[in-house]
Amino acid sequence: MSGLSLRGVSHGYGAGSRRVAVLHAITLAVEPGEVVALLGPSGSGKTTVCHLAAGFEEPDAGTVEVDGRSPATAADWSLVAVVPQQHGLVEGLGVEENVLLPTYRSTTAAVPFARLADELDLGAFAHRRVGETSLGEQQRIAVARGLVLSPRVLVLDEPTGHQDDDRAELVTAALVGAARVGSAVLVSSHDSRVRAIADRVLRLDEGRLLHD
Ligand SMILES: Nc1ncnc2c1ncn2[C@@H]1O[C@H](COP(=O)(O)OP(=O)(O)OP(=O)(O)O)[C@@H](O)[C@H]1O
Repeated sequence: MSGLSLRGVSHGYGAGSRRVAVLHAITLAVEPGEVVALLGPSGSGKTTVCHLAAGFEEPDAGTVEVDGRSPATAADWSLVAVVPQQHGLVEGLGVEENVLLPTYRSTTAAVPFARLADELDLGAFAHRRVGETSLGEQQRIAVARGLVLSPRVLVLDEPTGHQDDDRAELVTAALVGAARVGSAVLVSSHDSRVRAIADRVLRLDEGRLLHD
């Protein structure tokens, strides 16, 4: 199927007999064109879901697919792009270089940097190195990098955590815009501003999806 699909996914951390299960048989799908918010208390497993969807880790059980392929083997940010909670930027490189990193190994057409800078209010610091920007600015740089290849699946982990209301609105508008051009968007968040723009809300509690 198109978009993101997790079927019967269980996962844990730790080796051997010390392994602790943190996700229990999660099944969810995010279709192209929709924004799905993943809510849940701290420690409920949201980041773990994001990492599995991104292909950073393989599940202990079950399957994870992006457009019918394993994200772990695809390693292609036009297929699945990620905005990690810790941003994962290269501090010594410039803002534009960071945003364009996924394009260097891709033949997919890139969204022009100037457009992303405008949409996410990066202009005032676009000439600096990332190490010379604030946390909120870095978060928006990471969102721009996630959007640059118009990915089939976009996974974001708490992407408004460091934003004021006006900038959070820019970020949420960018997510809606990505969905409008066909991305399947999964966004982990505690933020009511994200919940407000989501087409659907999923709730995670102690590694299990709650059903309304
Ligand atoms: N690398 C790891 N090794 C061991 N345990 C981990 C590891 N990463 C996460 N955990 C544990 O797995 C559980 C789920 O963590 P996860 O980061 O997915 O939760 P979360 O819902 O994203 O939390 P938060 O909202 O605080 O970011 C937590 O109990 C956490 O302590």
